[in-house]
Amino acid sequence: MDEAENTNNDMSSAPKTAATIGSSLIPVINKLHDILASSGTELSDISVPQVAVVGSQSSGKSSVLETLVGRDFLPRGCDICTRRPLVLMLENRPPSSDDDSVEWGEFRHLPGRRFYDFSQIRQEIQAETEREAGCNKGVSEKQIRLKISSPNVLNMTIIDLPGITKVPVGDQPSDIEARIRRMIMAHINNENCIILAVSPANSDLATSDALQIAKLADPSGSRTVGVITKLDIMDRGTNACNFLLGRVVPLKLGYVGVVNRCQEDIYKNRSIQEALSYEEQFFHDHPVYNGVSDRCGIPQLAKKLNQILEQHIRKDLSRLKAVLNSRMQVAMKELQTYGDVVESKAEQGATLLHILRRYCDDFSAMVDGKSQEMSTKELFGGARIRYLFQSMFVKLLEEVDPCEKLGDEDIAYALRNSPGLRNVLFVPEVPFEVLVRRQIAQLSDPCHQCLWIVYDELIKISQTCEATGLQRFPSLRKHINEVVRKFLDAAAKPAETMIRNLIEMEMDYINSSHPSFIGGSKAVELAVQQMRSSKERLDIEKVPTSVKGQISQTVAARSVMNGVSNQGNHPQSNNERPVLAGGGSSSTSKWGISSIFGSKASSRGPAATESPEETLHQAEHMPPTIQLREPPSILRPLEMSDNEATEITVTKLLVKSYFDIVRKNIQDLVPKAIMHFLVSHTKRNLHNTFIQILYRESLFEELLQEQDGVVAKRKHAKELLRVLRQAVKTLNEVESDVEFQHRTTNLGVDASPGLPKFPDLINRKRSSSNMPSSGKHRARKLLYSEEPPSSFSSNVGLQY
Ligand SMILES: Nc1nc2c(ncn2[C@@H]2O[C@H](COP(=O)(O)OP(=O)(O)OP(=O)(O)O)[C@@H](O)[C@H]2O)c(=O)[nH]1
Repeated sequence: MDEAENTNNDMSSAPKTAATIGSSLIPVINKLHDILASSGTELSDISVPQVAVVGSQSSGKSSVLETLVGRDFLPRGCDICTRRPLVLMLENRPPSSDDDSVEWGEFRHLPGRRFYDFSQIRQEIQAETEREAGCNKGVSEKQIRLKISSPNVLNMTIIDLPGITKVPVGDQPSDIEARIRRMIMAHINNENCIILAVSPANSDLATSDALQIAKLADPSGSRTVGVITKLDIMDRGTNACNFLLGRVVPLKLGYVGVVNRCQEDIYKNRSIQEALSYEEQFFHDHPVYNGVSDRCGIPQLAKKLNQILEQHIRKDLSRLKAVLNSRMQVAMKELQTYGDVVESKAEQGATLLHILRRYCDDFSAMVDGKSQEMSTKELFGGARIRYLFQSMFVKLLEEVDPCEKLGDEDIAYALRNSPGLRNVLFVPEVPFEVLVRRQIAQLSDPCHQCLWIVYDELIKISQTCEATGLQRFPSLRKHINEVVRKFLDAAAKPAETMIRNLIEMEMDYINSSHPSFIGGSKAVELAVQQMRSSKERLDIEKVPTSVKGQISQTVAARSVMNGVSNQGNHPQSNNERPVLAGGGSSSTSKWGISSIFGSKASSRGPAATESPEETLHQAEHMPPTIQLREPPSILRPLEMSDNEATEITVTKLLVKSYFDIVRKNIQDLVPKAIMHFLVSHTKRNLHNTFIQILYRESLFEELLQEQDGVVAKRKHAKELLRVLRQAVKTLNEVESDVEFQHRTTNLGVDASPGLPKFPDLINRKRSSSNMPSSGKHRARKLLYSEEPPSSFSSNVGLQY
């Protein structure tokens, strides 16, 4: 049995299910890596199973990777070589008659260019490293992505990370160690990352940087594989057997010892094939390692890694699928907001009509409380208007004092002025009407304020309306806003007129026959009763007679109106005697008012305006002839008789009763007017107005001018969605494949495509017969239902 066959047997001894599944799963995960990477940083947070190689500088990481690939293509040396993370996607391409011997690499930053010469791949890695990290040993965390397609590699994705270093050299910053450690941790902290911890056997393994940093990210050691390099140059008399057996630093996934090419081999261009043969011989000849051959050599490492990775992927599949599906939903929603590209006039017209219709529907839905966007945190849309009507407007009117700004004195003068020259025999109607009109007029302001607040609310609602796609047409949004404002301005006018009319109607005709109106006789009866009872109360309290009259009048009037009179506005109090504007004096006589209660009302005529003292003094200096002096320019008789006080009370009762009727009418009719002329009118007619003003072919171009950046965002969202769809499809295919494998395994059919021929690395002997063809063909057919992976680009379906 030759070496190749020997190793082939090793491979086929791997558990069948794992090998079967892994060989189809890993390319899919590789494909997924590529798909997600093609979206830039957008999907970089979706973690996909991968392997990362960590270790101190020059520990042999790149050498291990190279041997796994079987080709020289990585910068290697005693100095720092790996200065940027290198994501290496190894893809086993099944050999075919025409190109089975061809292997190539392809960089993500050079899409479509295949590198058949692997020394050129090394040069490109060096050049690309220098482009980002400079020429003098600097490091950068920006990845280089390289795909190797070959019939001779195992499927897996491995990331080669810069080695841990202690002392800064060249252009390296002083905190180089911390930086590199951070970069490594960023990769290996991911639970989906298998850590390949590479430690050189010629230094103290117990203090290995690789094992130490791996332990930080994976304390249980459940996803760390230990690799011990340079077993060939250990101190004579020592060996790494205890490490390989996990007796020093235990790792659940175990260790593999390897022997790579030394620097001299590299200088002498010793091939990897030769190196693998040498390694094979080394372990075979070594008395200690011979007993642990399953833990020695690159082929064992490749097999181990492949199996671990595929098991890991299997466990992670459902989570990954769920993440991709939810991201796809988000991307679809985002794409929807950008809408479709509209170019022809017909499409533009249809889009415009659709947006205007949706806008009006949204507007109505917000007013009617049927909006999908309804807030659960605060009152919104129509509910705000209802709150305004019911809890603010109606309540405000309810609180209006019917005798607001209507003091006893105001009423008294109204009563005194209203008969003019005549004497009054009955309860004066004219002053009541004058006063009640004055009070009704005060309702006008809150009614108009209510209208304008509703107007503002409608503007707010209109601004909240974001019909699908509207946000990408700023010009249309602007025009819609203008039309809405003009529409509401126009609608507010008849509403305003209606409110004015309502108030004027109430003022123009005082319906004293209204069934709810208290009426004159009832008011008089009530007033007399109240006056009497308040007088009695004052007598009991033995209030000094001198003030009793005045107090009783005022108190009576006040008690009837529940304190409505505004005494504070009137300077006349017990201590303040009459104000004699124009230099007149006070008078105790009544002036000009009589009523059915007032039979004793003074008939003396206008009160003398001088004080008694002044009158006496003047009498002493009486002019020789009798002379009627001119009255002062302002006459204000001040004393209030009992009758007057009663009349004031009666008038207040009448005003209050009638004002209550008007208030109810206004509370009811003003919201109705606002609803009719403004709110409902908008709901009914805004759409027609939009059509009349905006739906014009000549305006299409301008209105549907897309916002800057929307075109780019749509393109980006489309690409993202395409990538996600592809990723989900890929995973669906995996599921079918796993199911297929499961079914065929249960039926006892060997559907295994088998593990790729890694051992072929040793003698580069390629034979497609090593791939169980029928099962492989079936599985592949399922996996690549559209097209076999004949090339890197078509395989991953990327559009570079
Ligand atoms: N003798 C011997 N030399 C080895 C072995 N593995 C690696 N080397 C040598 O060690 C040096 C460093 O190897 P690299 O593979 O470049 O190490 P690295 O860890 O990738 O280095 P950086 O990427 O710079 O951190 C090279 O000269 C290799 O030839 C081994 O198993 N035996």
